Amino acid sequence: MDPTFELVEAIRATDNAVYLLDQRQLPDIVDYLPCTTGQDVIQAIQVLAVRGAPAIGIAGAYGLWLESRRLRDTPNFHDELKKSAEQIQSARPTAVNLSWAVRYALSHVQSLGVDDTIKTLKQIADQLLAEDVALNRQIGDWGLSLFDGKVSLLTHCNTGSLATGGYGTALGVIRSLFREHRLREVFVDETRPLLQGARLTAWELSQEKIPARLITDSMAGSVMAQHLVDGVIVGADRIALNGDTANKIGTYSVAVLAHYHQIPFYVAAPLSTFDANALSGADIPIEMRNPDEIRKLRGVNIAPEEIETYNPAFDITPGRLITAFITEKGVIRPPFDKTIRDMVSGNAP
Ligand SMILES: CSC[C@H]1O[C@H](OP(=O)(O)O)[C@H](O)[C@@H]1O
Repeated sequence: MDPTFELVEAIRATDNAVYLLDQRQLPDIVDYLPCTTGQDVIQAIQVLAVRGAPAIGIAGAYGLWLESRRLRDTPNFHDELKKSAEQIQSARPTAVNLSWAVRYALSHVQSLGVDDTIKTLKQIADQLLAEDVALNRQIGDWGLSLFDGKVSLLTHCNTGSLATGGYGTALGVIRSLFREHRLREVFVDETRPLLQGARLTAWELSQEKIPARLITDSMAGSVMAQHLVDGVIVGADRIALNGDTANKIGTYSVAVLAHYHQIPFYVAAPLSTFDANALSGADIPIEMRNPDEIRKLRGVNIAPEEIETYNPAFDITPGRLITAFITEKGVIRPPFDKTIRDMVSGNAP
C-alpha cells in the first residue's frame, strides 16, 4: 500500500461532536453523520451506520463523552452517566469491544469531578482511536509471519479501516501483505444480507488498488475446491477462552469449507476482542436482526413480505476449526484453552 495513502476514517471527532462515516450509504455516497449525544451514537451503532467490533467500541467511548457533556448540570451526574454507559453498551450485544471500551472509559472517571470527567472521557476516546491504527498495524505485521511467498486469500465481511480506528484487522494483514508485495489477490465474500464485503471491503481494496475479486457467499467452496486460495482470514466480534469465535454470519460455513479443503483459517483480532468471561461459544450472545434485512435489498422486495426469516447477525466458529489467532501481541495457536488464557493474562512466553 502506498505509505502516503490516507486510510479512510470511519470516525472523526471535534471539540463538541463526533462524525461517523455513514457506512449504510457506501460505496455510493461518502457522508458523515454528526453525533452530539450518546443517543445519536447508539442509533448509529444499531442501524450499522458505524459497525465493526473495534469501531463500535471507539464510537461507544465517544458516545459516553457526549453523554457526560449532556449531563454536565444534572444532579447525580455519575449515577446518570453510569445509566448512559449501560445504554450504550447494550446498543449491540455480540461485539465485546463495545462493552469493553465503555467500561474502560467509565472506570477512569468514577472519582473525578464533572469537568475533569468530560475532559478525561474525550482524551480516552481520542486515545482509543489513535492507538487502534498502530495496534492494527501490529496485527498486520504478525500476520506476515504466517504466509510464505505470494498468497491468495479469502475474507468474509469487512474488517478494514471502516471496522476499526484505521488499517483494519484481517484487512490489516491483507494490507501488510500487499505492502510487502506478497499478496496475489483477495477473494471477497459479498457477505449477505448487509453486503459488508461487496459494499465495504471491495470499496476499501479498490481505493487502494489491492487486487481482489468479489464473489457471492455461495462461491467460497468452489473457489477453495479449485485451489484458488491459500488461506482464509477473517475478523471477530467476541472470542471465548476455548477459541470459539463469534463473527459475521457465514463465517462458520467458510471455516467448515476451509477445514474440508485443508486450507488454514485465521482470525485477526485485538486482545480486547477476547472475552475472559466467555468459556465457550455458548456464552456469547448472538444479535438477531430485522427480517427485512433479508427480505429486502435497499428497500426493494426480493422475497414475499409475509415470509418468516431467521436473521442472526453472527455465528459461532468452534475453536477446533481455527488455525490461529493473530493479535497485536503475537499469534495464538492451539491448544487455545491454555494459549488464549496465557496471552490474555500476559503470561504468554
Ligand atoms: C474488525 S472486526 C469487524 C467484524 O464486525 C463485523 O460485524 P458488523 O459488520 O455486523 O459490525 C463482522 O463480524 C466483522 O468481522
